[in-house]
Amino acid sequence: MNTTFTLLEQINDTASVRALSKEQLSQLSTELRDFILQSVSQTGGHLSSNLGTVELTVALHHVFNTPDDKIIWDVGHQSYGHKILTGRRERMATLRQFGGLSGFPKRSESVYDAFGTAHSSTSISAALGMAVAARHLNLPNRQHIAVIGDGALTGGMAFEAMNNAGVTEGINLLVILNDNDMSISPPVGALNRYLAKLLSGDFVNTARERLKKILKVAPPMLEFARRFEEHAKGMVVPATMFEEFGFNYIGPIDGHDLDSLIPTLENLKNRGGVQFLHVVTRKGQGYKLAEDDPIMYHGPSTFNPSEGIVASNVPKKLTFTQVFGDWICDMAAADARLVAITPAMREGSGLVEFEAKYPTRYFDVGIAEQHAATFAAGLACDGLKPVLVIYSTFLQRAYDQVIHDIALQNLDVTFAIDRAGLVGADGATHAGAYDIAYLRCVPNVAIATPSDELEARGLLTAAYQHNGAAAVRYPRGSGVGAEVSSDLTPLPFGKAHVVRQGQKVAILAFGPLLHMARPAADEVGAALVDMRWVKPLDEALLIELAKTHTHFITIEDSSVAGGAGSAVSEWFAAHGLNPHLLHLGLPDQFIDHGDVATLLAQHDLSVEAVASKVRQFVA
Ligand SMILES: Cc1ncc(C[n+]2csc(CCOP(=O)(O)OP(=O)(O)O)c2C)c(N)n1
Ligand SMILES: CC(=O)[C@@H](O)[C@H](O)COP(=O)(O)O
Ligand SMILES: [Mg+2]
Repeated sequence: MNTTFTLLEQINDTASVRALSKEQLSQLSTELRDFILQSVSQTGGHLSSNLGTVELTVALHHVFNTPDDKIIWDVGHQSYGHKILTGRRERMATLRQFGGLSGFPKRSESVYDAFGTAHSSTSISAALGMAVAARHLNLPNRQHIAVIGDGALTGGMAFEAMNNAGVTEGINLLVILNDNDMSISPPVGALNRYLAKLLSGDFVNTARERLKKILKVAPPMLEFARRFEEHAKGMVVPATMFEEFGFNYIGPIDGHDLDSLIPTLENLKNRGGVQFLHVVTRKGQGYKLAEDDPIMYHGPSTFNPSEGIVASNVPKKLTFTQVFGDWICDMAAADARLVAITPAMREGSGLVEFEAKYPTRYFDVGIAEQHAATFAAGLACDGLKPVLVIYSTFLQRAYDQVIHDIALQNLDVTFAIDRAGLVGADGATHAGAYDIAYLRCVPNVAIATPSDELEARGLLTAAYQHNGAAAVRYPRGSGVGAEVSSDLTPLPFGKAHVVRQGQKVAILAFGPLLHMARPAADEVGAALVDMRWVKPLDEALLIELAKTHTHFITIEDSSVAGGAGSAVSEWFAAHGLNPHLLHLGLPDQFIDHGDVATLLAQHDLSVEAVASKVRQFVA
């Protein structure tokens, strides 16, 4: 691996990229790729997608007049090269760390980041909005480029945007499909099959055969035929689907070949209108290990590039995700009605083993959270027991489906909500801060918040056995390391667990922050309750506690506004009770990336800070 970056170090803005010769652009690409590998190996981050978009990034900044022209990176996990070329090279060592660069485009970070992203499939909508704004503001030369992956293109929003864009006139919109035939895991669905067909060459041949047949009966189409043949020779495939949507489809072209990319982009830049460029890349390009295993290198933590990722021999605590993964396999063995759904997050959600064991009961529906929820509803209508396995942040996408399709019809769907609470390096876009608030106001939805791994298993069983919608939310990574048994005994539905009796003061903990509150409870002699359920609350226990306790403190790893503490507060008010209340949890602000413990401490969620808050409260 190269460790000198002679040319890259001279690039401080994109005007310098635009000034480079063909040879220099090629050198720049090599240096950029090496820099990304070196840098990500030291910080962790999204590696394979960034290695795959090096040439595309260089070509875009060479051809387009950024930052005036707008590049919108879908998901944005492939934007490291863009960050490096736009004045942030020296800060790459801080990537995804507390106070450092974000792992995604962020408008407040750079004028080159035209739109903040991290959740998938938003780029075409945002770019279309900007393109229409440019028309409105009479900026006819401004270009708007959405770069979207084949995975992100499976998201419904991308199609909603194309549907709108295809009939919008007088705009400059270029959609670039970065097709690497991968999502995080292998891509799924009919769209993937269609793209593969476009690339296989069969499409050109089939289209040519079809055309010959048409020509036999329709001679006036000769002119079209001539054009088609020309296009076919130049690898310009008449891609019915994108053209039917009103785009001018160009491609597929090799996304690692600057000699193809640059003239094509220059040509498209001068054309205006609504253009669709299909670019083929390889995820992990240029780093053999990532090319061979793009899943492993999708988002690695730090590693040595010459060795690659090595499995650690040090026994680690089970993560909540692993506990879930084991539970779902065991529950599936016990109940043939169980089916599992993931919106494109097999690995992160702990479903690899489930898929291997129960392939016909496993559904990866693509990056399609809304569909995933309604699909679950449909399965439940016929007596199957779907478990929708989903990150808290991505369930936000399916809110109406949860309400209208699942809860309103009182359907039996279990939500296994992973990445609840702060997630760390991915930051504000991925924080699972709101699920309690947005779910607890929906009738018919039960919500459980395990405080440790063993409890997660018991609550998953309870939620699954509950005949209705029930969610279990658990955080990224591991908890206290509670030993997990293999049985499938449910914890009692809607019942809390008193960890410690106390006097006058009661701490009601929802989720893993229970353990953070324990020293404070010991210190002031407070009762400590592992509430386990946000909904239903253990009302019998609250009634008992209210008889002898005057001060209540709630603690949760989710938004205080509308959260579990609010539920307790509402319950007291509804019962004419008025104890002293203190709510601890996430504040009413977005919390950026960083190490979770540091971020929590910053918001008074550390053992010391909680103890201090409790002391002040009861004084
Ligand atoms: C709404 C939403 N769901 C899921 C994800 C998680 N996610 C991030 S990247 C990714 C795969 C994207 O595939 P693609 O767009 O093809 O990009 P590639 O990783 O291949 O570069 C997924 C599922 C997300 N960011 N947003
Ligand atoms: C970009 C994206 O959405 C995913 O790649 C995400 O970063 C994965 O997060 P986990 O590492 O928590 O699975
Ligand atoms: Mg892809």
